[in-house]
Amino acid sequence: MSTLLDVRDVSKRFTMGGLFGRKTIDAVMDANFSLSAENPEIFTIIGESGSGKTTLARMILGLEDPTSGEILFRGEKVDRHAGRAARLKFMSHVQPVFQNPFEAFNPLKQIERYLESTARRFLDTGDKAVIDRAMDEALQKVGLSLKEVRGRFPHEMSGGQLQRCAIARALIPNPPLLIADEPVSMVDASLRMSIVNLLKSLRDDLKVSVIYITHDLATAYYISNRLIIMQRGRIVEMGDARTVLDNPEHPYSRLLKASVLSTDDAGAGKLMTDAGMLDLATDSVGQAGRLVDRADGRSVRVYEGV
Ligand SMILES: Nc1ncnc2c1ncn2[C@@H]1O[C@H](COP(=O)(O)OP(=O)(O)OP(=O)(O)O)[C@@H](O)[C@H]1O
Repeated sequence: MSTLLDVRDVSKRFTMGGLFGRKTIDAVMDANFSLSAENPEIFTIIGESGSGKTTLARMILGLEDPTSGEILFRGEKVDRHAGRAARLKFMSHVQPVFQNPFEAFNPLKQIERYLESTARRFLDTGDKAVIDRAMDEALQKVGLSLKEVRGRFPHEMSGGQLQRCAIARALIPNPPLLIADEPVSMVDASLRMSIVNLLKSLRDDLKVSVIYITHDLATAYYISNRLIIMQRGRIVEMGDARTVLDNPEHPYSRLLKASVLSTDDAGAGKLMTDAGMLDLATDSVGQAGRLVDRADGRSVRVYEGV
């Protein structure tokens, strides 16, 4: 089995402030996981705000250097400081999809201009016919076409359509890996599932692997093959999505699941969290512990004396 992506003991520490009053934040601590090149999957990173999901994604994209550890893509180290040609080659293989499609596109620029400049850059051609074909092919993959998009400005499309255009842009170089950071959180709830289903079809039909970053357990459960749950920079549980989410073991994973507001709870006006679980989850913050493999294939962080 060959490896597409290998995240090895990766940590990221941010240091802020001057000589006095220096503050450090361990955004990611000892992250380890890998994706296979042969079996495309949706690999989900779940965690609440500030758990380190975006920092991890930025390191995988080579936008941020790990403080320690390394990230390999097809055996080669992801290097932010690699030369322009090497960066372009890497970016043709690993493409980001960002959270807010309205921010990703300049309101004064027609959408096709973005697609066009991406095609020009990655296909290294100025041939209009080749560029148009590449744009149309990418748009078709997300259920749109160049005919529909041509001449349109971002405000002339729905959030869902615009996110599709952003995904089409990312697909132009035919990357085997997409990093989608909360791709549905800014899209209307009614259109969200169509984007989630699109990610699923990219995996199933086009064999694209997706790192799906979210704090939404429902969509994670629906589309993920495997997932990791992050608490304050540490992976606390990792494994098959259904195994983990059907029966989470780490206190923080259990808390996350229990905190999802069900319509039953909403009626009674209370969340189903119990204080004991909250205490257990809080106690684990700041403790290193170690990830232990379980018989069902998951890994769970356990702590000394627990
Ligand atoms: N450039 C930076 N400088 C200093 N601290 C940072 C920087 N980027 C992130 N952090 C800190 O690192 C921690 C993890 O942030 P990160 O954005 O990775 O979390 P997240 O899980 O993606 O959160 P969200 O869901 O809110 O985007 C936070 O405490 C954040 O304040």
